[in-house]
Amino acid sequence: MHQERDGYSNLVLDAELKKCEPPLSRRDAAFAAGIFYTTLERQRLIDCCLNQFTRKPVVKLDAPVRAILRAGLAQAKFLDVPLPAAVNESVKLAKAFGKTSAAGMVNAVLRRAAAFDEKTLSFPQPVERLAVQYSLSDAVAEFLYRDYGEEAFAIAEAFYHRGDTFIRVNTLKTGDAALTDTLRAEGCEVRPGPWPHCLAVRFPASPAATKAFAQGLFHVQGLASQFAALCTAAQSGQRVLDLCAAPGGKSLTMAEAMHNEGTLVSADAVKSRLPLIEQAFARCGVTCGSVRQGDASQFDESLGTFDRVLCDVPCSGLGVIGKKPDIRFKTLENLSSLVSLQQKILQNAVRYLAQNGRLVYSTCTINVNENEDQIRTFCREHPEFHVVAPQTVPEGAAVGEWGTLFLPHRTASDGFFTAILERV
Ligand SMILES: C[S@@+](CC[C@H](N)C(=O)[O-])C[C@H]1O[C@@H](n2cnc3c(N)ncnc32)[C@H](O)[C@@H]1O
Repeated sequence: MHQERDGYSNLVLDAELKKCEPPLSRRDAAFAAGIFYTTLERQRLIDCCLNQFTRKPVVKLDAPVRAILRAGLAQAKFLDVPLPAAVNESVKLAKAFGKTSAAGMVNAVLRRAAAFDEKTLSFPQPVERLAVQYSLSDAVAEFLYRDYGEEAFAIAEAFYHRGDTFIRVNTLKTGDAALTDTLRAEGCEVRPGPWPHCLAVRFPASPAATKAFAQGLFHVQGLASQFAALCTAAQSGQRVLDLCAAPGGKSLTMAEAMHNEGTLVSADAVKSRLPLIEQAFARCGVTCGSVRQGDASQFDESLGTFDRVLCDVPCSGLGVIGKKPDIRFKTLENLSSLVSLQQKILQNAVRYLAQNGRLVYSTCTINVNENEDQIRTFCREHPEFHVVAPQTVPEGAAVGEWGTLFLPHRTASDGFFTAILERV
């Protein structure tokens, strides 16, 4: 199975798994998902290895044969499946798809491609090596190499190392110790995270499958996202505005920090995403929050002023490639309009800020244009603002002149950027 159709990979995979008759066991479904994602995440390198031995480029082969070759090599090269097993299954699949005449080719190409050492490949430019070795689109590789040079290789490698799942304890309902016990009783491995109310958890299945999740005792939130929400230093009784709030993760963390007291307004431009926030609030018992549709780049006087304003803006997502494999293949052609929108949102956000308020800007990208450059532009136009250093910074995060940057190979988290702005 491989993604030959457009669409978000997780949705494509779910739809395909649902079609299986009889339904796959949990173990088989996990193995199928492993092949699917590995093929997707290593596609350029896989194709490059296969191309050394196919008569025409892999992209020009029949779709089923191409998918069988890619998935076969993914298993042999990256999933520890013994080569004979990967080859035999691939040959069987080719026959099952009516491609009997290609079975011999599949056999031969897979055996040779699996033995091929890609380190022997030479590339005219390092950025081309980066793109192929780490299966990134040319555009994504160019951005990473432009901003980080040789360090881009370590960043791209880190996207393959999925660390722990971090969760945020819902302090409106439970405490760190009690939730640790509850999750352990449900078969999870739990360790304390780097700061209070943060736990590192290994779940036996999906976190959402636990009773603790259904009871609203936690939400899943990466370290860098927790950090961004905590940078608002939202407190009980304050008025807090989350301008780009869906699906609501940072709103939840702020509502918990507010002890559910005060006013939290969680807005998002996309109507269909608002129920995600509403459901999160209902599940976690957040009553200080209200949800509304709103374009964060347009001023809405009726909202009034706020002590805290969070702009967790839409971005290129180059920091979360590890979690969202589709981002590897982005062309980034809409980047300049995204950058303009981000600046508009930031410039608009300041109009809601009370005199002594705090504005937080965050992205899940590591693209300098969407991060440091945006804050520099903002501060040039608003000299009454300065960047405030966060009180505590996790290991590996870099506090710079324009904000705090998480690079995945240094922080073992998503790539992320957060800037705290206050009036001088
Ligand atoms: C990075 S996500 C927010 C994640 C969220 N803060 C959380 O922690 O769960 C960015 C959000 O911005 C929303 N968005 C995009 N353009 C917007 C706009 N012009 N105004 C408000 N929200 C917008 C998207 O729908 C998306 O939900």
